[in-house]
Amino acid sequence: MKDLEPSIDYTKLSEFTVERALASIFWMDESGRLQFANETAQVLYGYSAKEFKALNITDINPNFDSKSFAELWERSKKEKKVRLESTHLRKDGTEIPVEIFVNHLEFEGKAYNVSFILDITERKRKERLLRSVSETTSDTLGGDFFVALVENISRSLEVQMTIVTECTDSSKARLRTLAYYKEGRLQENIEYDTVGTPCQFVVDNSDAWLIETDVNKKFQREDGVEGYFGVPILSSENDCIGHIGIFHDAKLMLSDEEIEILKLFSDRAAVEIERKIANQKLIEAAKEVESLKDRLEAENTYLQEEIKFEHNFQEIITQSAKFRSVLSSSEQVATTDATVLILGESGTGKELLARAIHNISKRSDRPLVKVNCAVLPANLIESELFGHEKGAFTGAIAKKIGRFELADGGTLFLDEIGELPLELQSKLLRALQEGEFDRLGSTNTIKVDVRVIAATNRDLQKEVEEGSFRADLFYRLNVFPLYSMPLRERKEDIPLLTRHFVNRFSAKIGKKIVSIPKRVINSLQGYHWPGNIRELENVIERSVILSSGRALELGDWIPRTESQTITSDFDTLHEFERKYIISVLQKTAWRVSGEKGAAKILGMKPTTLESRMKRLQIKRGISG
Ligand SMILES: Nc1ncnc2c1ncn2[C@@H]1O[C@H](COP(=O)(O)OP(=O)(O)OP(=O)(O)O)[C@@H](O)[C@H]1O
Repeated sequence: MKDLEPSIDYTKLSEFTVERALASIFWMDESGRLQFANETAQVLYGYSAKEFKALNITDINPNFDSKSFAELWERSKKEKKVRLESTHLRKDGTEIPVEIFVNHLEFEGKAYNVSFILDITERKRKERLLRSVSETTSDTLGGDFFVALVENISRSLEVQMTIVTECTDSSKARLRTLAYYKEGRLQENIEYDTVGTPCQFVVDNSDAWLIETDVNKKFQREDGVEGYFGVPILSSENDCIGHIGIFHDAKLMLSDEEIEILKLFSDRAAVEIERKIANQKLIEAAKEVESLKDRLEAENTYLQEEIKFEHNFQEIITQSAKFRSVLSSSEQVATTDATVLILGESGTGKELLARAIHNISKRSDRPLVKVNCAVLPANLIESELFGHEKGAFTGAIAKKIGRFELADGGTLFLDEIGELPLELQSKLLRALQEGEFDRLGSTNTIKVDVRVIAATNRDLQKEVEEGSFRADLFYRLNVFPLYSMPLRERKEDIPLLTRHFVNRFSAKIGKKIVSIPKRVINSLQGYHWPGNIRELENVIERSVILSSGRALELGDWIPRTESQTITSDFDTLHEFERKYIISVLQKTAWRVSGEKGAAKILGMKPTTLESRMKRLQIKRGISG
């Protein structure tokens, strides 16, 4: 070789090559004592040339003892060349994974083992990373996959923190961790805004980003972070749906191969996130089906109740100019979502009016749900209105959907609102104002879109003054008051209504009544009708039953004289109602229930009549 370039000092060149070779080079004798270590070794292990000379190979290779070194000596003597992988110790005690090529040589009559040692830290890390890819991706799914992912990346790259995230919405401004591993431990998941973090670039640009150093200088929020790597997670439509973020408190060096491996991880994470989203959608759909089923069942039972207990829905019959103007106001308000309060005495057709408003409103294809606040015992009204969860109170053996929820999209008719207990009035107010409420025994707020029509035969204004009705609820209900006039203020309707009821009842019981004599109409118009249209309806039903011919006969039921003391003034309403009930009870010899009972005449359930008698302090034998 010297012949090739005479000007070069080949002895020096060989020496230089040995000292600066890529590999660390050790010469050791049969006892394992280091005779020589090149400069590369001095840099890698941190010992000086002199310090090396005082060492035995077993000092830097803790896996070796004199016996195992003797075996290697023999083997290398025989085979001349041996390759092995091991872990060596630096002077500071840190470990270096190494690949060693051992050459057995004789020099100036003495035998040596010459080791060429390569630092394979990078290679080992990549191998670990690759192994973890296959382990993580082969047998974990869903949440376990994300956990295994962050744990494996952190361990194999020996980085401080790894997260895998998903975007909380399409704006991509906020990320939620699906798994979060920091300082050797899995952490609680968090949500954070991307602004001021390197993740923002990754998610916004759907691009990987490696920042080897100075992350904390570029991003003030990333205190203590030196190196960062982020890789986007892309959906099957190539939309960024999250990212994998690696944060390190020292310089972060990643080879191209490692970056490629991390991208593989992100592809797998995309599949998992999409699977998770699909699962959530399935669960939501199942819940929706469940709640629709509940609702249908509830609506069905409700409808059956309605069919059993409620009256027919007939047209409102009137020719009274005054009442027509009430109807035209009703038509105007029907098209809006405004709360309507219908005022008027019992039996004047308040419910009929409420139904008519609902029927011509844009909500008519959804149900009109009725709650009679006077019929239900106070302790049941709340659960009736708002529903309850299973076990909410003793006796709540199953979940119940409240009438408010049932009326979602439709109209809720709150009859006899004046009877609503004070403690429930505030809950009703919240439901009216916010459109939301909680089922009894649940903290989940339910939002509904319900139009409320309330009705009362009480003077609510007066009850507000007396403190038995909340003023705020009254003003909330009284947005659009309608006055359902008593029959005595529209006597011109009596002939029409009589004809209407005669037709209805004669068809029902199979009689042919073709005429209504003038004297019958006169006597009907001469009466003051304290029970209003319901009373007229009942009188006509009885008359149709009693009539033996083709003309309507009244029998002797209608009182000949009209009480002059009764007025429609709301201030005397209680008194008026009281007197009326007493007069009917006197007529039925104080019989409340049965065909001949007062309840039937008054068009009430016997229990309702009894509770009203109690409220009005009506006792047997009392006179009006
Ligand atoms: N204008 C009308 N035309 C035909 N029928 C009517 C009319 N007004 C009321 N009725 C009938 O009179 C009866 C009583 O009416 P409704 O129940 O609507 O009265 P209400 O004011 O709601 O009574 P309450 O206050 O006791 O609940 C019902 O059978 C109803 O169909």
